[in-house]
Amino acid sequence: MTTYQTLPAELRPLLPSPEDPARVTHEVPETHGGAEAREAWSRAGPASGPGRRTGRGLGPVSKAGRKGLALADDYARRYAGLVTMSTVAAQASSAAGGGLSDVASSEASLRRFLHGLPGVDAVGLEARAATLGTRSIKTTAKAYAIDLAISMIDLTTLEGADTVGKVRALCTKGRNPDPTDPTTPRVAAICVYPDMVATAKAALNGTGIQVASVATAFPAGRASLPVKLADTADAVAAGADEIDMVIDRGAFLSGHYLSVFEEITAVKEACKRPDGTAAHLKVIFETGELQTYDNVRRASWLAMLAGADFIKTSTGKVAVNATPPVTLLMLEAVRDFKEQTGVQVGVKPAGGIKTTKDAMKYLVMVNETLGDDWLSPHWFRFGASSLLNDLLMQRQKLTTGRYSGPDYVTVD
Ligand SMILES: O=C[C@H](O)COP(=O)(O)O
Repeated sequence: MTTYQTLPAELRPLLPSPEDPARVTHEVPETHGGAEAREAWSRAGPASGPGRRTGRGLGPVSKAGRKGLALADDYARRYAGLVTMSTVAAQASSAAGGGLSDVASSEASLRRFLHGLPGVDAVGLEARAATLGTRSIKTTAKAYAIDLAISMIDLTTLEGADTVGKVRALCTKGRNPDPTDPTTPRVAAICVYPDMVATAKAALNGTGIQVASVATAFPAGRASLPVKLADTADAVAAGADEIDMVIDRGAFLSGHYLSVFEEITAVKEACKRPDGTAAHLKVIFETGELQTYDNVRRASWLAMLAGADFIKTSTGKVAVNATPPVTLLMLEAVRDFKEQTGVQVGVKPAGGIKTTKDAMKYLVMVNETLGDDWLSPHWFRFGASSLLNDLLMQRQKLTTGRYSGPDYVTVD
């Protein structure tokens, strides 16, 4: 396994430093389900590749799920041949003229690398995502998964009508999601526009909850680079712990990959603080605008090579936001990138994730594709404005045996 010490010098900036205090956020408290629930999750064992689905682990597999598993096993075997990057990425980088550290040395070599990645088998990808979505999670595993999901939320408000009062109320909710039950975990982060960062930072002081801010002319990203960098620096100066940038989809779709690469590295630079630490960088692809799965795979590798700490699907502002197949593809990309470089990158599906059922599907995908290494708010987040409410209602149902009335959760 590649370590920081053995990683080529050019790639070291990509590796999250173990001492980085921003990496150390809060863990999921073992209050809801406790060790037994954690054990139920870990029985699934580490993911060992796209073909591994034994029906053990997260809970009983439904009848429909068992039928789907047989079909998906077949797809998965075919798909595994396409997505195992250990050799393929090496071939793509060698075709591009060198190791991974050289692929961005010119527009031509970056293009050769990205177009050398294997094409995505859309049928296989969608079948596998659908099959994983049939898993049924019960009892203690469900209680644990609900708390895990709450702890992974970037609780978001990104409206033109946002006010200081609304952001403060959201922060109060994020730090104490269920005032009737102090065992409820906190969310991972509050996500706001740059002008609300100072408000959120003050409201979250001492909680360990991160302040994430969208920047780079979110959501369209249609501004000059100096404006995007100023937007980023402004949010960082106001105290943002995390920056969610958008890529220039126009440049990407025109094949100007080096320009997108250089914009990401410039924004990463703008995330640095005077004391030498840096805000963590999430790179949003707006996958609903990228047109093909192949483009999502290329954008994933491009962003990771440029230094993304997280790759994120969507802004939540276009017609198609996070979907299970796209997220699965990105999970596979971070898995393969780690295999190639030793560098672990996080994943954040965002937009349109509203129900506990949805969240469970995503967690099953993470568990099956990446295993325990990514099952924490350090490495997986949900970008969502209303998911928390449904998780809280399901949590109370598990605790008390009945659903609470509509007054139980706040309307955000
Ligand atoms: O990044 C987060 C999204 O903007 C939230 O989208 P949502 O309101 O559909 O949950």
